[in-house]
Amino acid sequence: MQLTYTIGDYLLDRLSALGIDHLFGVPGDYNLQFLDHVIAHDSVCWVGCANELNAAYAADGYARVQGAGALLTTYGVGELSAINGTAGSFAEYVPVLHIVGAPRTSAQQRGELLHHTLGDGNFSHFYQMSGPVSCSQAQLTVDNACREIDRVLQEMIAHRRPAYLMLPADVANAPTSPPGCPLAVESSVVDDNQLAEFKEQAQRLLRNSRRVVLLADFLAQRFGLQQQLQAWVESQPLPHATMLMGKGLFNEQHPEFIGTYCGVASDKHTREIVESAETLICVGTRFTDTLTVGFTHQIDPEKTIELQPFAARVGNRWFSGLSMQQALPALIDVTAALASQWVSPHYSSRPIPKEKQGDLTQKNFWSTIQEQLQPGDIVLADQGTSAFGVGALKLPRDVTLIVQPLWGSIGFTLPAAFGAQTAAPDRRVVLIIGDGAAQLTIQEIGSMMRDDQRLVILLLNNEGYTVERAIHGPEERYNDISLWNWTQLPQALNLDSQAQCWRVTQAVQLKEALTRSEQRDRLTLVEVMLPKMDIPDFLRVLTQSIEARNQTA
Ligand SMILES: Cc1ncc(C[n+]2csc(CCOP(=O)(O)OP(=O)(O)O)c2C)c(N)n1
Ligand SMILES: O=C(O)C(=O)Cc1c[nH]c2ccccc12
Ligand SMILES: [Mg+2]
Repeated sequence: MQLTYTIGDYLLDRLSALGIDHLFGVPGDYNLQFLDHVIAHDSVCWVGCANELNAAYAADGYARVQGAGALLTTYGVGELSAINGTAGSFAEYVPVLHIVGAPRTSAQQRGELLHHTLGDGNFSHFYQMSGPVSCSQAQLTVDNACREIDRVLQEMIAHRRPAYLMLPADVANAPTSPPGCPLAVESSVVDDNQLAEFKEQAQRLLRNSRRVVLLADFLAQRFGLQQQLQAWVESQPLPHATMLMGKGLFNEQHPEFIGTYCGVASDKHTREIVESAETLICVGTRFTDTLTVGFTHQIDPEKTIELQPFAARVGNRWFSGLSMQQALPALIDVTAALASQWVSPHYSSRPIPKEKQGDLTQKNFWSTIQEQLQPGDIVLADQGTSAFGVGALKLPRDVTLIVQPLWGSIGFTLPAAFGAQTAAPDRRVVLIIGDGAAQLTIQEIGSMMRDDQRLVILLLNNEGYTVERAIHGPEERYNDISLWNWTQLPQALNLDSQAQCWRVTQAVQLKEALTRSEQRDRLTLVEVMLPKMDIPDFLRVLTQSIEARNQTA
């Protein structure tokens, strides 16, 4: 079927040029005609999901691997289900375009009483609801569509945050011409005076420092500085750490990688080296409650140089016009002449030590994971004991870790793993998720099998919401869940399921299952039986810290 070139095609061509070759979502009558153009498109591939929340999570997981992502939902009922996912993308700086198929322009203008509306003839309610979780929005019309699509995409990429397009059915289908030139995603203009002043101040602070430490986190990765940072720590002796949200940013096998900093829950050497630095260089860090286990970090602003996406700071002085991309090369330049006087702590982060085998516990679970992870794996850890345990790992080279510790929506990682595997079909994806969390988004295992994906899913069965038990009401019924027959699920979720499923109670069985899964000949689900009350050390420190704060504040 040869279709005329439409505004819908224009949008798809722009997405594809940004590296977005997959569109996640669920059809509805307000986006069906646009979907014909998606199906016909040369490079953008449709990826149907079981529901819109999962589609938003999948697009987020895809974007964390690919750089940007997109999802398509229908008006009202579809888009509102996706908002939790979009909010997570917004909080954690993941650029995902949300396209909403909307009623025809003429029907909106007449205020018709259409399905999926509140029945009041007002078509801006849901656009407004998406406002706080988008960095850019547009209601497309036949006249404004091409330039508004360009503006919204430019802002999404510049801010690394979600954007929203309301695409009425008739607008999607209106004829137009292909883009005349590539989308300009230019960086902002450099303020030479600020840059010079920043360099001078940074030099003054660094000149007298012998112990200089680099702490980089997720925003450095999101804003594309990963390779530059890695090259920097290769070129001079600079002890460096990440925090949980940006873990995976550095090559953790490097001798000067000192670990994952998380306030009082850090390894004691990591904490000591970071907190006693004479100058601490923070790149793309945000000191959130979870990452600092209740704000227990002790970092003196006077001694820090901080780079944020659109501002930099030396001591108490902010340079609000300097972007991270501008400030980092300047800082590297300043340090080149000074690095010879720096002293190294001669400390490398350590892998989780071997534990005794036998019945599975949080301890031997994580030490088995430590042993079995392979370079290049993509690992996802859901907000539960999974996310609280994963920070202690020393990652092999080129491992990508996906966690969502700021937004923290349980169930996120299962569809996100589907999205990540879609973006990187050749990498092994290892998903670590709790039984409680999995009950929210499990349907997407069906989509994984439909698309012949061969992930490894480690489903931690500890009979309910163990994180919540650790915080409050350990034996209360609200922390229990319906106990599912997990290993039977894959065959219910896809008719010709080829999945292999194991229930393991012994550390050695987990190890065998993981070794077997390296063949990647089918999807693997391992139900990992863990004690109901067992928690990683990080979570123990966190709950103690919350209790201490509750007593004082
Ligand atoms: C959408 C959402 N609802 C509720 C919570 C609160 N919550 C945080 S952790 C958790 C328990 C998760 O249980 P599970 O996935 O089984 O992990 P476990 O701690 O047992 O390993 C809950 C309910 C949340 N973070 N997100
Ligand atoms: O209980 C929740 O909803 C959680 O997500 C657990 C959690 C994550 N980070 C925290 C920081 C303080 C208290 C609870 C949590
Ligand atoms: Mg659980």
